Amino acid sequence: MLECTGITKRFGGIVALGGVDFTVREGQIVGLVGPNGSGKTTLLSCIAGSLAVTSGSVTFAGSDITRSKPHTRAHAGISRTFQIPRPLNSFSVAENVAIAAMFGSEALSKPLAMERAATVLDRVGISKHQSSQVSALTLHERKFLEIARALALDPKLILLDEVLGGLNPSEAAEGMELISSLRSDGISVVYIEHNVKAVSALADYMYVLNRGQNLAEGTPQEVLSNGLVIEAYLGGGAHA
Ligand SMILES: Nc1ncnc2c1ncn2[C@@H]1O[C@H](COP(=O)(O)OP(=O)(O)OP(=O)(O)O)[C@@H](O)[C@H]1O
Repeated sequence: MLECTGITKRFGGIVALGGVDFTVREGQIVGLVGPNGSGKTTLLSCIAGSLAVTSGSVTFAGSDITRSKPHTRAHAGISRTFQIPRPLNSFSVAENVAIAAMFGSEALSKPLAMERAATVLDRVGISKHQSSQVSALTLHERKFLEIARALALDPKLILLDEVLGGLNPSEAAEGMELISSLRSDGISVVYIEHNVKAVSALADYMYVLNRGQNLAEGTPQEVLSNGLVIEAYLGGGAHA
């Protein structure tokens, strides 16, 4: 479904990504982990199109999208969340989701977009807040609103950037169940998360980045038992 080959991204003298390869197959949850600053969000942005790659290629559903604008990629079926949710505070929760639906591939009219919003908010479990202002939401609800906005685009591939960060264990468990249900609905998922345990519990396949390079990939079991990963990501004391 998605194939990134030799992705390099430089910011001036900083090489955030130095030739990264990354593949997602249809219906997979792919975990993307790595230490702070290893390039995870940069890779997500190169896939979503909000950052242009310095070199390398991105292919989605058989088409080369390396130079496509973010909205073209969204229309093709790629949607994303942001690590720090930035909802539109002057609109209600439902309107925030409806606006995403109006700008998605189907370009829904406002009444249809509001219907889509109601369905999606129900799906993520925050429908009781549809008429609320965003400022009334807790962190947990804001994170789920972020997922709802991405789902409103009816994506084939959803890119989740630390959507469970800062949640308590029961909220995170609810989030994991939601992410797992996306796969059951045939949506492919790229899931960035600091909590390796959470990723490995959900992912079909995992990639580990370190300093902008591929460090390891494989099933969660393979990755978690990889000595390089233990050393670089979990720290040398992880054996103990
Ligand atoms: N817009 C930018 N301008 C300059 N440097 C940047 C920019 N965005 C990212 N970087 C640098 O690129 C590298 C990779 O950053 P990135 O945010 O992709 O890492 P990350 O793995 O997502 O980190 P974290 O887990 O902390 O979110 C870092 O050295 C970061 O400082």
